[in-house]
Amino acid sequence: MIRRLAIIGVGLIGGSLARALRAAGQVDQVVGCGRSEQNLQQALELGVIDDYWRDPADAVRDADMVFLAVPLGAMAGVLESIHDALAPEAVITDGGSVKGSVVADAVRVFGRVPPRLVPGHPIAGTERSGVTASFPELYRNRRVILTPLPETDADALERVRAMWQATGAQVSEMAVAHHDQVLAATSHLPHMLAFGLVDALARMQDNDEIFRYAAGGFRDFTRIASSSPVMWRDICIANAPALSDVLSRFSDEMGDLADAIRGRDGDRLLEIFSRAKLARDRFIDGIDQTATD
Ligand SMILES: NC(=O)C1=CN([C@@H]2O[C@H](COP(=O)(O)OP(=O)(O)OC[C@H]3O[C@@H](n4cnc5c(N)ncnc54)[C@H](O)[C@@H]3O)[C@@H](O)[C@H]2O)C=CC1
Ligand SMILES: O=C(O)C(=O)Cc1ccc(O)cc1
Repeated sequence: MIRRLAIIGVGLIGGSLARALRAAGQVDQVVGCGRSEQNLQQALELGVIDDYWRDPADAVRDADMVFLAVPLGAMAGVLESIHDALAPEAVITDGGSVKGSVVADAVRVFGRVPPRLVPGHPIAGTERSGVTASFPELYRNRRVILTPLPETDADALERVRAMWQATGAQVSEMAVAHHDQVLAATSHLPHMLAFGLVDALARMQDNDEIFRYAAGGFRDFTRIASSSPVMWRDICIANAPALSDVLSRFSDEMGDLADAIRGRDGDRLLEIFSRAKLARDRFIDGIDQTATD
């Protein structure tokens, strides 16, 4: 049970956590903090938060759980603001899409790994932003990865695990660097492909006509290109080494495909598409299995 939850950044991720914990009866009081007064007012009106502050230091005072849900580029500034205002027993966790940068920011601000910081990442979201996009079921049956460090306090880790379990999420643990490599491949790279594809088409002449004749597959594939540009700029910068690595492997794959197409190499194309279909069918079966477990 959380007595006072401070959410810094009451958008899709922070707002959905507050709604889920309220629905589960696991939190007494939720206070918010953010840069947009209009978004905070909406959060208040929607009943997502009970009160808000404009200064993160005021929001975290007397909180026993602090959740950071701002774009990655804003994490360091928020950590600096809250450093002197945190209660000694307060647990800090976050929902940032990259973990190495959050840990590095915290070490810079606190001078060491803060024992009551539990870095985390819900592998759940949508292309929409702001508190109006948040909903209480976002995390149900979805994965949340926690990346505790050797210095992480066991009690803080258990409290954060229990918080996410109360939202219906399946919690697992990973090392920080491994998390950033895996997510570069499974989440950050697909977003680059969607942004890159839509941008390439948008820059072609007669792009109105191209978009007019796009079919359902184009809509499915490019949904995530409607995601927040600021959030994705920050993810790319925070995970630059791992993301550059998978991007360059992906361009080699595109090069192979282009060679096979130019050479009318049907066998090679069948080999690539069949391997991909098998891998995707297995992935979908795995998701369906998880949903029925
Ligand atoms: N959108 C998604 O699907 C997912 C996002 N994430 C991560 O969660 C975090 C939040 O993302 P969303 O909730 O989608 O974004 P959002 O744009 O919906 O919400 C972010 C909120 O942070 C506030 N904010 C920005 N800078 C601030 C600052 N300096 N101080 C205080 N508040 C500030 C904004 O006003 C906004 O209300 C990001 O770090 C992102 O990488 C993680 C999983 C999924
Ligand atoms: O909208 C989608 O399908 C996403 O993939 C959302 C998402 C965005 C960023 C993350 O770190 C995790 C999930």
